[in-house]
Amino acid sequence: MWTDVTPGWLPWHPNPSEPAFTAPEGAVDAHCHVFGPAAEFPFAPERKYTPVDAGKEQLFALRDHLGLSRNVIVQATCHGSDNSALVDALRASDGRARGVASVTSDVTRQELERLHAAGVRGVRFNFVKRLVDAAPTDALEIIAAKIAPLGWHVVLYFEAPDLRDLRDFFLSLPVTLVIDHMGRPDVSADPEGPEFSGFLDFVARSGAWVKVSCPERLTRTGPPALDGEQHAYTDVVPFARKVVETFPDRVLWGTDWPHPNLTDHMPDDGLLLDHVPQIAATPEQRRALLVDNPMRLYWPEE
Ligand SMILES: O=C(O)/C=C(\C=C(/O)C(=O)O)C(=O)O
Repeated sequence: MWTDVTPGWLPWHPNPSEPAFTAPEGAVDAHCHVFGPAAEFPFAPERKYTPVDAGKEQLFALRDHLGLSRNVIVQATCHGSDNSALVDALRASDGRARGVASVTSDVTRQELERLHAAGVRGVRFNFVKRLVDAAPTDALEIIAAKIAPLGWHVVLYFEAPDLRDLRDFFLSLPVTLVIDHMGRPDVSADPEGPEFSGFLDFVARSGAWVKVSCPERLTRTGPPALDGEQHAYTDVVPFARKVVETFPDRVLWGTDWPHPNLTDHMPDDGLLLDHVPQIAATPEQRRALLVDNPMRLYWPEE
């Protein structure tokens, strides 16, 4: 439904490059989405943006193109708490996808069990103000209490300046925490400075997992340019590398396909995968990041 798409919205890259980096066998794209198609899975009335369609077929084709094996599909705010498109993709994945849903505090045990049977293993709490109107913390506490018996975790999406006010609430949640995109640090700051050190301290205290994803959202130096053997996003590298080296067994990586709300450039997903060796310098770090960690969190039974 192109006529409804948010003005300025960039469609996902139609022809991602062949990655130069070969991911280890069994690698997982641990942060991606499906959008619609709107004709089958309408977007939520309360959404703050309208994306282009980006369905399961395209997601799975990208998975195969990048040489990955599995996906963790995260409910995006454009679908609100209607997880129908997510569940449809999980059911079509032949067990190769797990999900992170969005639910409201009145969600029933029966609905949670239906989502679990489809492959959902967590819920997302989004605090990014341009995406959602903040949910009251008591509602989120109710959701966390409801999902804990299922062994689910909570994926947190917040902006770095908000961590100070959210930290104690996060520490009070009775579930495992997973942080999207390193908590969106200001990469123009010093990676050894107080802001990012405070984030790392929170990760240590909470035992949270961290997605070292979305350099294209965080970079201040703009779109990648081939620079010899090194792709750009170099201003993000010190931050991501610090997280990988500090918490090697609790980091995850994902493409964030189809890359919602990017307006100045659309990343080439092949180059995003090529970014991984910049942030995970050893084969052991890359295997943990791409295979062992996501398998332990999302497919512990295997
Ligand atoms: O896809 C992401 O993880 C980032 C964004 C969007 C969402 O997470 C969403 O709409 O649920 C963003 O920063 O706009």
